[in-house]
Amino acid sequence: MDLGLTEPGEAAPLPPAHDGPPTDLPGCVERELQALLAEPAEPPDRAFVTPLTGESSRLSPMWGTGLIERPVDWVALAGFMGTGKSRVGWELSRALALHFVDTDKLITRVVGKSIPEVFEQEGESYFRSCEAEVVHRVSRLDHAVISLGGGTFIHEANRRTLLERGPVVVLWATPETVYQRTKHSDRPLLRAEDPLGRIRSLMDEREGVYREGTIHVHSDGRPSEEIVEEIIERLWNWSDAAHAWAEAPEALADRAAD
Ligand SMILES: Nc1ncnc2c1ncn2[C@@H]1O[C@H](COP(=O)(O)OP(=O)(O)OP(=O)(O)O)[C@@H](O)[C@H]1O
Ligand SMILES: O=C(O)C1=C[C@@H](O)[C@@H](O)[C@H](O)C1
Ligand SMILES: [Mg+2]
Repeated sequence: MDLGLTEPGEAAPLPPAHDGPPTDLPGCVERELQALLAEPAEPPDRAFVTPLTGESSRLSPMWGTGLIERPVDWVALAGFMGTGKSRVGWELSRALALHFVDTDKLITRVVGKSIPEVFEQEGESYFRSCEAEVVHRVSRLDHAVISLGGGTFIHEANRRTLLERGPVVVLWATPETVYQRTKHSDRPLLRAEDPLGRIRSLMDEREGVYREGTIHVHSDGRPSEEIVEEIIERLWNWSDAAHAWAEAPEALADRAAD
């Protein structure tokens, strides 16, 4: 019978990756983030990934040239559950040749448990503290698309940190679309007798806060590649406006000196 005992001189078996929530949360976030970035980027939902068409006016000049000209080198995606942050974020990161970090995925690696397990075994407030730590770290990352969890942007400190770092694109969908996209998956906050009703009330509660995002894009009834192309187009407009704004005092000073 194998009692799992080791012979003298033999290496002791490794402890399980996680014996409970990590005691050094920032250290663990840093380690898992570095490991994640070093791995080949994995689509969150393999079955649905489709190539971009490259028809967007701002995308086409660089399409197929091997040269990437980006509107931004950091962007976060926020919005309600099921609006497509993970899927669209991953596709956007491929289109812009940026790293991809999904904060929910990073948390599952840090805690060593699935999101439903974290909610059940550690509680929602523990999950939210992991989220805050992850936001703190990923907002200091360069060259990345960050897909947030559905509740990440709702918390004021996270929102402030993210909006100070760069543009936050909010994805929107109707409650019916969200229900169709989430009904076969386990989202702890949508475990209810009437999930559609729960989606409606939670969306109502959160809507005003999501409006604080930088750019807003609808995802109902649209293929993800079209959404990605709209996001890139809108990011170009946003970055052109931000540059014009930054140069405005200089231009005014030049004009005053003439
Ligand atoms: N534009 C789309 N058209 C059709 N299906 C989509 C679209 N965007 C996402 N989906 C699908 O809907 C499901 C939920 O999408 P996804 O996981 O990206 O949402 P999310 O916003 O990240 O949700 P959460 O906040 O719970 O993490 C996935 O199966 C995904 O493939
Ligand atoms: O909207 C939310 O609060 C959540 C969304 C998911 O992405 C997960 O972060 C978790 O299920 C909580
Ligand atoms: Mg997601």
